[in-house]
Amino acid sequence: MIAGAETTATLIEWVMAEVMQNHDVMEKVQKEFEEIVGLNNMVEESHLPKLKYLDATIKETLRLHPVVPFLIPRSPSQDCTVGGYTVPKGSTILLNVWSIHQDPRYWDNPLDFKPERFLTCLETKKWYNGNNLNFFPFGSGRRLCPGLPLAEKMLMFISASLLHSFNWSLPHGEKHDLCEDFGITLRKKKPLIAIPSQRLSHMNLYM
Ligand code: HEM
Repeated sequence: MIAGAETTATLIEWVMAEVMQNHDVMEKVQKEFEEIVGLNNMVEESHLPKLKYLDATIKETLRLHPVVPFLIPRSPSQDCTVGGYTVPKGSTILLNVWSIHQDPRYWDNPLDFKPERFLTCLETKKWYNGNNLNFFPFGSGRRLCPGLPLAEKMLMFISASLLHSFNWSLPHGEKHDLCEDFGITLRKKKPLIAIPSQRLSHMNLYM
């Protein structure tokens, strides 16, 4: 359950929180929906490959909030040396993806939420294959997340449906709070409460 459901639900909560906090991103995401889907339509699977800015927004969310922040623990079967450090056989190794994703040696202004940084690379599939060791939210090597193809589809479909169908606001008097709670998964410390309002042109599209 943690592998498939909690990771996806947690990431969608982060996408919503980041997009609601960053008004410029919300505007760009919504403009893309207007062009590709239209306010007279619901999102369909055929729209997903065309939603490039939303795809970049999801990647940027996975960069800042990788929901499995330390991957699955590794343990070498024999003594080895990595980057000049001796790693004894049998030791437990946690890879801190969260920290690598915010490392200024690999990312410009790493704490800024900027989906544009993922728009420049045309080979979008390359980002998730685990060989790009400054961005690997689905892990790497033989333990790479086997749910990746399903997760990619679900993340796009669910976030697109939520963001295209509704405008979202915080409850009156609430402020954005993006504090993180570290565990096996990286959750929002304070769950997001967001209020939807109609965005599509006709009520009957929601039936
Ligand atoms: C936002 C969505 C998801 C993210 C970010 C994610 C991320 C990850 C990561 C980082 C790992 C560890 C990889 C490693 O240590 O190299 C993993 C493992 C795993 N994931 Fe996912 N995952 C997601 C969704 C899913 C879904 C939808 C499924 C199944 C339907 C799934 C099934 C699994 C399983 C079974 C493992 C364990 C694989 C093993 O032990 O070798 N995940 N996932």
